[in-house]
Amino acid sequence: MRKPIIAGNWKMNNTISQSLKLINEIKSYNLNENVEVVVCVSFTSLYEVKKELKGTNIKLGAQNMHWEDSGAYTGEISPLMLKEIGIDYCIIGHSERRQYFNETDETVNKKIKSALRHGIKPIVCVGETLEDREKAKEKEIVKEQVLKALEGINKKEEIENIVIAYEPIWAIGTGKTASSDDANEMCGFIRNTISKKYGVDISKNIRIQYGGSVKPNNIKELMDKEEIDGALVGGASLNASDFVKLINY
Ligand SMILES: O=C[C@H](O)COP(=O)(O)O
Repeated sequence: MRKPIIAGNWKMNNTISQSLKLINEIKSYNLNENVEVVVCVSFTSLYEVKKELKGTNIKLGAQNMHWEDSGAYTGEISPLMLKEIGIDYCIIGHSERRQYFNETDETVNKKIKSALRHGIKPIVCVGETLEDREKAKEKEIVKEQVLKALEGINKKEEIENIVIAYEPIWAIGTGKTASSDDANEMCGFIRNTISKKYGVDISKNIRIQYGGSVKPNNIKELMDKEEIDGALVGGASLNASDFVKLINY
């Protein structure tokens, strides 16, 4: 039985004081205990938000990390730095990082391996562009991203700590959501790809989220789908009442 996971990706929003305000608002609600809740906040807010999460079941995530433990990588954040703060998750390979910061399948793979080595659970983002979909290439693209992301990762206990987020790029921040059937079909296709590589048992345990304009009015339809185990949420995670509606869908 896969526990649903709803993760808020705050992206480059919220100063420390704004982050504290938002997390305290979220904490003031009763949250569905059957859902794993994660907030992926900016690097500068991680430490303070972690303190606020003490005594709650809400997990903390970063939005990116470097793969090396330390070194001459000016401006980068290492897994050791994140681990010491006590993060549980790290988003890896978000399309905005692939698009604006030259993230490649190769660096995504290095980051996932590094995260797993440090006991950080990666939320690995994959998804096609509108052009890919118009050319009916979405499955080919997503399959390649998934297989390259997982290259060289073979331990069952490691693979099962990975969460995959299917985020069609054309649905991010646009108000356009993939239909729940299309999202379900792609999540099923990803599970099938994992099944072919690692076997049915592992594929049944790995959690696959959908992301892209998830809102209170479409969450239930998405979560009711068999292959969709949660959501990676941008915009709607910046408003406590909306985010809680997603958790309590
Ligand atoms: O990481 C989250 C996704 O990019 C979705 O963002 P959105 O919910 O604002 O479309």
